[in-house]
Amino acid sequence: MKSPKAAERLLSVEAIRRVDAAAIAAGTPGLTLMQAAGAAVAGRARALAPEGGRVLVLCGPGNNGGDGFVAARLLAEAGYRVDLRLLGERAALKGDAALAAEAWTGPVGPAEAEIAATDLIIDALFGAGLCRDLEGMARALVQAVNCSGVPVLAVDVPSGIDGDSGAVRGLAVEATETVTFVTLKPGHLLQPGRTHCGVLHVADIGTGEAAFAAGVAGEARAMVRNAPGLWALPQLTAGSHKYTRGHALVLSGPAHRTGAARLAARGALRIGAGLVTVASPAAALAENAAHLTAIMLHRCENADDLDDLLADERLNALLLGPGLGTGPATCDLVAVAASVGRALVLDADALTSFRSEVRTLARHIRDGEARAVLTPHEGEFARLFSGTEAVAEGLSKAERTARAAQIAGAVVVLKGADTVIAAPDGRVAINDHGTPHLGTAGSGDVLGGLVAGLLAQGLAPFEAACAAVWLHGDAGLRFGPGLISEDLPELIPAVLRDLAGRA
Ligand SMILES: NC(=O)C1=CN([C@@H]2O[C@H](COP(=O)(O)OP(=O)(O)OC[C@H]3O[C@@H](n4cnc5c(N)ncnc54)[C@H](O)[C@@H]3O)[C@@H](O)[C@H]2O)[C@@H](O)CC1
Ligand SMILES: [K+]
Repeated sequence: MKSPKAAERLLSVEAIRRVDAAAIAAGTPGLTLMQAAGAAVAGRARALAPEGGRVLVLCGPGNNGGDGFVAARLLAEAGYRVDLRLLGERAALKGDAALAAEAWTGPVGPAEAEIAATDLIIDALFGAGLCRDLEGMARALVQAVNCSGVPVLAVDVPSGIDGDSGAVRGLAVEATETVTFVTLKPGHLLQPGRTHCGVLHVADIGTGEAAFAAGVAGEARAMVRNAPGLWALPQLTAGSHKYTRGHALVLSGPAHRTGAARLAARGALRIGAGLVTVASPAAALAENAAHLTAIMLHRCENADDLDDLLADERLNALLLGPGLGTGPATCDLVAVAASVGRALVLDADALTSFRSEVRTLARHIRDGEARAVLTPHEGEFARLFSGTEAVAEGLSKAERTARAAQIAGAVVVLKGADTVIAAPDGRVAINDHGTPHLGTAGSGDVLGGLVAGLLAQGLAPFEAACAAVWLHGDAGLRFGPGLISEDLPELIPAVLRDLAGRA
């Protein structure tokens, strides 16, 4: 894995505080950081509001409000008509925020005043210091902002969004754009935070590399934003041939439950596996054969048949789950698949069959030294990890996935609008490269096939999972409305071509 650039590394609210504190300790005054933060906000405001236009700046009682005072001053100096309102008493402002307020020479209006016609609202109410749900005046103000129909530029995070979890604390600003500082926080990418942020911008406020390192030190998880820089796709050489590109095996369900396996198999083939085999009970072979050409077929009735099939060591990546049905027979298939030390993707029924029995599944994975990737959606996740600390109340999605990966001893891909990929060693990637159009029957089956296809080509489980999620998201983004899962494998060549062009 390439080491992620600073902009791709996500830091918790606490870690960003350490960055700021380290920069200040190293000699950069807090007010200088605040000036840089306010200048970045003013810069974006000038891009959003017409020159000389009207800007309403809503300042809160802490340093987020301080950034707002700086932005207000810079915009006024640049000829904008600025209306500044403060939530709380001016006399109660402290530290850098008080200094920033002193430098503002214009009037300070009360927060409760009605929002009049304006070109842009700057939301500088609450940032990293949000510590409880919005109530009373703060809540009413956010409600008024959201009902105003005016574009909103949020400072650091939209007020009301928890920077670590992306959760809404009571009510939150729905921003058009958000300018944050140093690097993104998990709450910028996790839902519903991601949607509330609008377009994201990260501004360097001069904290420097040493302070960044101080922030990184002490983080329990190495969190990153999922992006092509995190993984490298398999490269062909002149000597590559189908046997060097891996052989993925997808287990199919019985007759009339075979479509999911075929979608997965097409995904595995399109992403570049040299060979793909679909194995199914005899009664389903004709159904599969009617729809598949380049993909090979094999009979597999039960765990013994699978064991025989896996004597062929060229089958190096296995996908089990879609359409298989839940119950002991599926558990037996998973036990055999996990016992042969291959790469393994478990999805859908393969996960639900281990409902509340994730420790048993983890033992299979550990004893068989399987390099496993589990791809649950929220429902499958809740069933599989029921009774464990991965489903404890109040955890962020990133934390739940990280804990699940440790429990399972496998990479866990917790799917959704903000898919989180976590490895047992503490690495976590959050994906925001996707579209709601991917929420369609069979979409997850294709994703499982993409993971299996990349594993077959030798990618490590975490990288294969991150790459598959991003490529799947990219395919969905380029198709948009009307997408059905059959389209996804067909879009992969264009996704790969464009990605190669970007490198
Ligand atoms: N030196 C630094 O640490 C820097 C901080 N910066 C800014 O400072 C912000 C963090 O500042 P603070 O730690 O002062 O925190 P905030 O300004 O986010 O908010 C803290 C204040 O809001 C109140 N508050 C919290 N939740 C509330 C709720 N639900 N209802 C009503 N009041 C509530 C708190 O009691 C406190 O007075 C960052 O988000 C960023 O915008 C930037 O200026 C860059 C430098
Ligand atoms: K804010």
